[in-house]
Amino acid sequence: MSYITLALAKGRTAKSTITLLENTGIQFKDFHEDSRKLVFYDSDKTIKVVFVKAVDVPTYVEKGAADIGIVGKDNILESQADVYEMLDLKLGKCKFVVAGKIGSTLEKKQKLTIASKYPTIAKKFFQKINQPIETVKLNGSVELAPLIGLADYIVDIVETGNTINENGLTILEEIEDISTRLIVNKASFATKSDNIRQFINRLKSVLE
Ligand SMILES: Nc1ncnc2c1ncn2[C@@H]1O[C@H](COP(=O)(O)OP(=O)(O)OP(=O)(O)O)[C@@H](O)[C@H]1O
Ligand SMILES: O=P(O)(O)OC[C@H]1O[C@H](OP(=O)(O)OP(=O)(O)O)[C@H](O)[C@@H]1O
Repeated sequence: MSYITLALAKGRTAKSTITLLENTGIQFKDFHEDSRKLVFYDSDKTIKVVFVKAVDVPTYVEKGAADIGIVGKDNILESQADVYEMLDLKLGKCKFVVAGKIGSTLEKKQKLTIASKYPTIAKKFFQKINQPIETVKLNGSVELAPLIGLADYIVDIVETGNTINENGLTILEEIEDISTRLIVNKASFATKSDNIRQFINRLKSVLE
């Protein structure tokens, strides 16, 4: 029997995604939260799951190494991958914002320096408001950048607001809402249409 390969983002949304899949009746007896196994199948062998870093999920799907992927909208937008986005799983909800030091405003100048894990998103946002920027790509602790003079502002994710609050920053502009999405490889959507549609419909039925 043929299976579909699902690239699943490791990290904070992995457990809730597996739970959501199990709610559709798919069983993952081989999945354990503390396991280091990167490949496993559901009990019916209809889905092969490959666990990859969230930022890599769009690449796996675009290149066809996986037929489908489950990953945050942040990584889909940043990668600009040529894939179909089919479903909002309503997990991992947060938003993209521009933040700066408390008391500051989003001031325009000849060139702003923006620190972010998401330089493409940052460039697109500032292009829209006609503000030239230089980006500093960071891989974490982005909130530090304005505090130590590495950047004027940051573009980052906010959920509870705790990280920006505890670091003396404030939201200056909201860019976009983020949540976990299901993406599909364009060729697979044609060649494995029945399996993929069936999988999507199962997910839809538990999301309603
Ligand atoms: N604070 C947050 N609250 C809710 N969802 C978040 C938050 N931060 C990130 N997310 C969402 O969860 C996804 C996975 O986040 P996670 O922190 O595990 O990945 P990551 O930033 O790639 O981690 P790392 O680089 O540390 O491995 C993100 O791509 C985003 O969609
Ligand atoms: O609004 P909050 O609920 O505080 O969440 C926002 C924080 O979560 C993410 O960071 P993450 O935990 O992935 O840490 P890192 O980017 O520093 O690795 C994001 O980059 C923010 O720093």
